[in-house]
Amino acid sequence: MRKPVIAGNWKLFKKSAEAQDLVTNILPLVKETAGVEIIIAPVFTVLGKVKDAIDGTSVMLAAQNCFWEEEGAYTGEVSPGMLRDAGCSHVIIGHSERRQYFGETDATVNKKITAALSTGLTVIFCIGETLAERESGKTFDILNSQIRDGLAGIRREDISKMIIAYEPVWAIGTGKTASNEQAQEAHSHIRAFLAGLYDHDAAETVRILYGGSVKPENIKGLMAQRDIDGALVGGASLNADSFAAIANYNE
Ligand SMILES: O=C[C@H](O)COP(=O)(O)O
Repeated sequence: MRKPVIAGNWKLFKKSAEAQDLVTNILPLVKETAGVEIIIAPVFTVLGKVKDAIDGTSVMLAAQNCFWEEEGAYTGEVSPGMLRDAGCSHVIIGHSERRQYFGETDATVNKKITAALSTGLTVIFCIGETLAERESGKTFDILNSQIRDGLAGIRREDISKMIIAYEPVWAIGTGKTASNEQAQEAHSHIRAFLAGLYDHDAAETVRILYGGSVKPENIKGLMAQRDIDGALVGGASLNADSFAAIANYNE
């Protein structure tokens, strides 16, 4: 039985006072008994503040990115060990916005995943096709190569410590959600591909989240799909009521 995960990716929003407000408003609204893991991913500068606010609750903290070296002359970077030190249990790696605007490739994503896993962080590994790739029938090929290259050298025992987020780029921040069937088709393909890379049991253990315009109105339908184990929520995670409504989808 895979435990559902609802993760809020705050992207480049929320300075300290706003972040504190948002997290303190979310906490009383999310039902900790609902059997859902809740993760919040704020910007680096407010990790400490959010960590203090969630202390003593079951809500977990994620960073939105990390570097692959632990320390050194790498101005502007933050290492996995530093994220652990700041209280993170999770890190998002390979988000399409990082691939699109910051030149991340499957090779750099792979280095980050390897480094993050070695410090004990749980990786939320993002994959997904663009609209042009979907329209030219390449969705599965793109997912396969992102998974194969992103996970190169990652051992079977580490796979269960990872979460995969399928985020079709055309659905991110556009208000256009993949239909339940489109999302399920991609998730089921991802799981089958993982079974081929590792084995059936490993693939059945991995949680695969859907991301892309998830809202309180569409979460139930998505979560009813066999291979959808949760959501990586952007815009709707910036408001306490909508994030809590998504987190409490099964209430
Ligand atoms: O990481 C979250 C995704 O990019 C989804 O963002 P969105 O919910 O604003 O479409």
